[in-house]
Amino acid sequence: MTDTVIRVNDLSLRYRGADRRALDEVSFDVARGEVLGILGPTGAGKSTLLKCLAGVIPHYEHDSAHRGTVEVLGHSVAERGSLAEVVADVGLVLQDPEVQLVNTTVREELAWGMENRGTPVAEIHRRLARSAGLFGVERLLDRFTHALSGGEKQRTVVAATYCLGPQVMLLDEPTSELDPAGTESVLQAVRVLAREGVTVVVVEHKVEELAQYADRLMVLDQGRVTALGTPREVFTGEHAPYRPQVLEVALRLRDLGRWSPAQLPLTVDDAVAAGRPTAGAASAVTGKEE
Ligand SMILES: Nc1ncnc2c1ncn2[C@@H]1O[C@H](COP(=O)(O)OP(=O)(O)OP(=O)(O)O)[C@@H](O)[C@H]1O
Repeated sequence: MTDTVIRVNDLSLRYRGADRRALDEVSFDVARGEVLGILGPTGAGKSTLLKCLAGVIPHYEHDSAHRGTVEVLGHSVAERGSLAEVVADVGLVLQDPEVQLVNTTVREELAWGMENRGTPVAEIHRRLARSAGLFGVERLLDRFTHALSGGEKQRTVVAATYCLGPQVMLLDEPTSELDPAGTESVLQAVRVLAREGVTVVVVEHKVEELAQYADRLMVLDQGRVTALGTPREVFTGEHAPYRPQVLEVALRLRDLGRWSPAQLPLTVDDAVAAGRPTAGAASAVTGKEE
């Protein structure tokens, strides 16, 4: 049995009336239990790609012409009978949590999908407690969803999606409203899911944080894949399209002889430590000429 859970082959898509393709000959695979991070500037096609993986396109949004194939768990997404068939295995968390919150309290929100599927009550309690703990919403369970902060709403939607036991989780900027600690805890939870065999595709703008938690990164630009590989490959390749700020600092330190690429993965602490011992580090960090 293949361990490839997502297989996208030569996928191109143009929205009706658009002057260019939102996705342009996109091909990649994702293995079971892998975390694939998707990066790219605004309008690059990241959300469109998640909608294709989740079956929203073409089952719900019909306003586009596309070619190529998207297979999830061995099934062509487009050829599935309905969106419901796709979402039995795939959980999609949209960019805007407001769209997905439909219940009065957080507890109801987490239980709702499971109740609709006829999950036994004991199992509902078990999954609800696990998911609430994993995504840090236990203390919010009896709060009204309309009164939550943006970050609390995001955690609630991710937790509710996980309650449904998806084999694939698609997360569209799940930490956009979260502070650094909240971002880290959600991405840590994503790693826990991956260890359990859940396949995760996560769109993020927080490049450095994502690099620490994703197995591979894919960079989209104007609908095309411009890089695909481990974070190290994507950040340090000869034509690396993405250079996190901290890496830029490190490369300046390398030029000054104070850091070696063997030290990757690199954290802010590494970069600071690499620059600490000798004079000139401060100017390297600030980018000012010595
Ligand atoms: N329903 C739609 N109809 C027409 N054009 C669309 C539609 N949805 C997206 N687009 C266009 O397709 C392109 C890709 O959009 P998409 O939302 O996938 O980008 P993105 O990388 O997710 O951007 P962001 O980071 O801003 O969320 C953009 O040019 C966008 O304007």
